[in-house]
Amino acid sequence: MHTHSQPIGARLEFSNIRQTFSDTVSIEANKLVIEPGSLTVLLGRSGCGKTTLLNFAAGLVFPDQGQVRYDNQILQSPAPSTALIFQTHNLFPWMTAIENVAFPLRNQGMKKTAAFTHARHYLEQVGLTAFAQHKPAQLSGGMRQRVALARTIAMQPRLLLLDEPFSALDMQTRRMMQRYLLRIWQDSAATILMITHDLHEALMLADRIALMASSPNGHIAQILDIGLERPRNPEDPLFRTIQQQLDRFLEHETLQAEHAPAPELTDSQSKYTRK
Ligand SMILES: Nc1ncnc2c1ncn2[C@@H]1O[C@H](COP(=O)(O)OP(=O)(O)OP(=O)(O)O)[C@@H](O)[C@H]1O
Repeated sequence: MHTHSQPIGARLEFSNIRQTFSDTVSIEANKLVIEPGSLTVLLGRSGCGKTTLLNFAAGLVFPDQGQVRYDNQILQSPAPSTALIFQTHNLFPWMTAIENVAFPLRNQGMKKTAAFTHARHYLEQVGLTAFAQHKPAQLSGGMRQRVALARTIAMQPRLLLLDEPFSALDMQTRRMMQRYLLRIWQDSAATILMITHDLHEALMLADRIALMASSPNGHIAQILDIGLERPRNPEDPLFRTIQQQLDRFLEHETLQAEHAPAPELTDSQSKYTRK
């Protein structure tokens, strides 16, 4: 059932961002373009500025210098048609799953019957039809995140910003959430920008991985185009090779974080496409 028209993903562009938090902490993001409808993962060691960049993308915070463009418009207020999902779900505990999903639709002026019809559809997309009448406390952590995902997707955002959305979940649940996310992304054509610390997750999901350095913080050191076909197979030698490269980058970043200069990378952009 597709009762709305299909939303089209937004385009994002960060250029020459500079944000100073204190004498010792500042973020300098050179250039990053997020293509419409792409799924980009931001990877970098803890504290390198990923969440800050996501906040800029949402138009919740504005950098001291530089710009974020949303569809070529410089962001000066909260980004239109944008949704954020964090590690915690923020569901209303007194509402059932379906009421949680319907609530923002009702808030937008949708009539009650229509809102509940939509909510039911999106709950079905995350496999929760049988749990529509359950309250968050009666659901598992993974189910709650699925309700949150359904609630977000029901709003048909053009841009979805995800800050480690699955990190509180066990591995099996995580894998399942990744499949739901991929399905939702493919159905909705939304642009997704996601932070994760899980290299396996990054490789299962991303069509691009932006590696963020920590000297200076925020610097996009490398962009990897992941051309592996879907569904991805972690046993694939190419999958493993990229995973090892990512692992080395993060290890280097972590070791060098305090004092050393940025890692020397030969290519600013690499393509991993099977020919
Ligand atoms: N509002 C703020 N005031 C002061 N310092 C801040 C503020 N926001 C972020 N920082 C600092 O900027 C740096 C980058 O923070 P940010 O949360 O963006 O990193 P991150 O890569 O998302 O980290 P993590 O992976 O641990 O969530 C950190 O050193 C952080 O302490």
